[in-house]
Amino acid sequence: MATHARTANGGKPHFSRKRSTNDRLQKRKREQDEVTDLQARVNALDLKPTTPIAKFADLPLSDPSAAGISASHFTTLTDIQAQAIPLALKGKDILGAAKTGSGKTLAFLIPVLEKLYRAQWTEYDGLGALILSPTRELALQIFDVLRKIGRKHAFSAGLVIGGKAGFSLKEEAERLTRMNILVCTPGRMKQHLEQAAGFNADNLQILVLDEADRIMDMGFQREVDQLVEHLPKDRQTLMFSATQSKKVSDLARLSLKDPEYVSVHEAASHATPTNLQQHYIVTPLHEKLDTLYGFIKANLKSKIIVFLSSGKQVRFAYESFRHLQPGIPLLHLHGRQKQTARLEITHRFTSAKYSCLFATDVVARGIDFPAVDWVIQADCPEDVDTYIHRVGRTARYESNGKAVLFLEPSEEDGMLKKLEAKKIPIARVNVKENKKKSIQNSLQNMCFQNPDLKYLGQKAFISYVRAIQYQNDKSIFNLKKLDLDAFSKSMGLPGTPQIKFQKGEDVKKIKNAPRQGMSSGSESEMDMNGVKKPKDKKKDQVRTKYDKMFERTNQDVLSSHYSKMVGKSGDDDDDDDSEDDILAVKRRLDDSDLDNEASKGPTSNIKVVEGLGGQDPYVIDSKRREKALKSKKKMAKFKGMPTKMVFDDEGNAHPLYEMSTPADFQGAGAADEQRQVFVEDESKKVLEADVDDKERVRQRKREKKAKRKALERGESFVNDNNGDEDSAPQLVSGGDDDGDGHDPIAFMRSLPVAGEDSDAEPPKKKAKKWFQQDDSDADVDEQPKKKQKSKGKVFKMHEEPETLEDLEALATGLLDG
Ligand SMILES: Nc1ncnc2c1ncn2[C@@H]1O[C@H](COP(=O)(O)OP(=O)(O)OP(=O)(O)O)[C@@H](O)[C@H]1O
Repeated sequence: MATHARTANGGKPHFSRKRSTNDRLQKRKREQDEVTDLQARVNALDLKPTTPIAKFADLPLSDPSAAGISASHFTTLTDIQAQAIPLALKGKDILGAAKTGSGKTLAFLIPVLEKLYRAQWTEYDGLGALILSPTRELALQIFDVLRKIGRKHAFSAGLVIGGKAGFSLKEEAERLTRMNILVCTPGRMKQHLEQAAGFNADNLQILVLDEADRIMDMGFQREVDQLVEHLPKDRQTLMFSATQSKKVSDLARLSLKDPEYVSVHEAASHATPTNLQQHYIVTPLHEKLDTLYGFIKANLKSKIIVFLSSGKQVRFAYESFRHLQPGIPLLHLHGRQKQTARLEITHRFTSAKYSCLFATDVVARGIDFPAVDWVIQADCPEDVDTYIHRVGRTARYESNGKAVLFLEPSEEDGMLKKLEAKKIPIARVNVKENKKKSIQNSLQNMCFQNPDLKYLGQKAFISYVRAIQYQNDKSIFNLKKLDLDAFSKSMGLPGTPQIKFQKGEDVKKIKNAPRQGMSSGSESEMDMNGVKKPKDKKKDQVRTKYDKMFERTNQDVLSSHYSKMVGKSGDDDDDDDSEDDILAVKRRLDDSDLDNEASKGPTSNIKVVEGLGGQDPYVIDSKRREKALKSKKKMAKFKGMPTKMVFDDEGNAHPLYEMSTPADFQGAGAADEQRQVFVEDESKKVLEADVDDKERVRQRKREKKAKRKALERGESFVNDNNGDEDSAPQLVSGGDDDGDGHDPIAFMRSLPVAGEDSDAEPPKKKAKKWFQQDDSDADVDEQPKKKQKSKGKVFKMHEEPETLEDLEALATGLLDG
């Protein structure tokens, strides 16, 4: 697990100087006096001043904090800082709500540092402050701000965000015991408090929840509740968000004492920053990608974030647009990427001048990317809060920004009403006709040539449909109103993926399920990473051949997508959408069912046909395999080699040649005599069979001759004299099915049989060529004339092909002629 634990002083060692005891006592006294004085100034703070405090220098702050803030070039307080910091310094619990980009981070970090400073916190006091963030990226960002403004303090601080590489839980825990301030995601922190002996939070002074509404929602409920159990009740608690609620249940869960509600929204006329221009475009679902591509092409010299509803949508848009090379660096970010990749991408987008980042809501909250020009919501957000957080990635602090929301016609009315109710000023714009660009054909080509992309598209389609189906707000989202076939086509998919919805599921439960369990792979879950997955029962079981078969993948970049299409991968890179519980592509259902059902034994729905002839059993796990049962050819391999049997008088089957016992053999006489008898018997049988064969051949010849004559006379000929239907053709003149004078089946049967005419008239001399051009002397042949046309030339077939060479010659003649 990648874990980062650093100290707020930049990891510099503290050099202990030799001082006299007197010096030390004097220093301690001085510090004590400073703290007493600081506390007095804090106590004297007027919480309802006539003019709010404007500058950091006017706040009762410790020297190290003041120095760190000044060195970070912060001088003037923002509204939320001016209102929240004095209250927090006085030890109040706070519920803080302020617009995105309004400086909430400092509003809680400064009180954290001051609280510990005034408590004269040392490394021996253990964990004094815990700051929770819903995402790793946000935790990292908070940690960086803490390092900046806390640089003059001597506290140790750590970042606990889990990840895949790096320290084990144990190594991490050892380091954490020495930390005074921790910034972390809830899941990983809970794990430490539960599993790491020696690490405790009994002395915790202050708890902070950034994006508190998100941390307190169903997705993190369990982790937060369990974590809070490990924390002392007499602590200070600060909760901040741009979309804060006063939910009493949340306050009770966190044991907040008479919290102060600090909201700068209530005074504002809008819930979003005033320097943000907000627009929406109505674009049918099947034109969404075209509109998006057109938009990106028209804004190449910009920094853009495109929000999509799932990791698969992000991957598909990113991969397909990358192939189209719009002319701007493309990046993508979602919760299923490895920690290092996520941080690298975040860093690249932060430092980019022009770039387009496709992202899920993993970066919707709190992330402070500098100088973002546009926020595009290509998929409608699930609610207005998400809208507010997404658009908040631009127009931060005092900078300007623009946001565009794509609305499907069916979503327009519902969403606009909701936005209006929350005081969001948004205006409609239309895409210029000349800017419209269809990429459907290109996508179709790409999906055709690249199956990985096609599978990704199918998964993206499914995750989109699923997202719409399980949206809570039915006044906005209505699956029935969407033209899914057109949407699938617009993605370049060869057909519309079929989706099965399971009835009777508790939609709300399903929707939140992935977030609740750390294992289920939701976007949010990935954000608070590092929590151990519940033990996978299947891993403890013996893996069957079929398990292994479905685990096999190729090594392509996107092979994981394919494996997800056909079965469960079960690995960490599983889908954030976790749609398995709810719906599945039909193909997938079959295969993954096999995976599950195979282990269930006799009650399983999977049918197994025991192999014959020692072959492996044939498992009927899909319609295709069931159909194959009807094919003799496909089943032939399960039958093994045939053995000829003979039946005795009692009707018992015996092999054709049976080994007699030594006693029987000896009793039958001398070996030479026995062989002699055997040879004579067999020769007699051969002679008898020969007479029969000859008679049959003669009979056939007679019939053939009669047939030929009948044909010459133009009569129909029906063989009715020996009942051996296979031995002679049944030709009925005029009964042609293929339009060239011959019933195809009869024609095939009339091919000469080798040796058949051995004692009949010698065959006519074969023509040297199978075909000749129409203008040469026509061969007279009693066979019905067959005309073959090829490339404008007419050929006459003199005789029917007998051998492979003949057939080849026929083919060559046709092609070359
Ligand atoms: N007092 C200040 N003076 C100047 N810049 C500030 C001040 N406070 C914060 N900022 C800057 O404003 C930007 C936004 O701050 P911050 O990330 O804390 O916003 P936020 O309210 O937490 O936003 P969000 O709701 O999106 O999380 C940051 O770049 C930060 O450096």
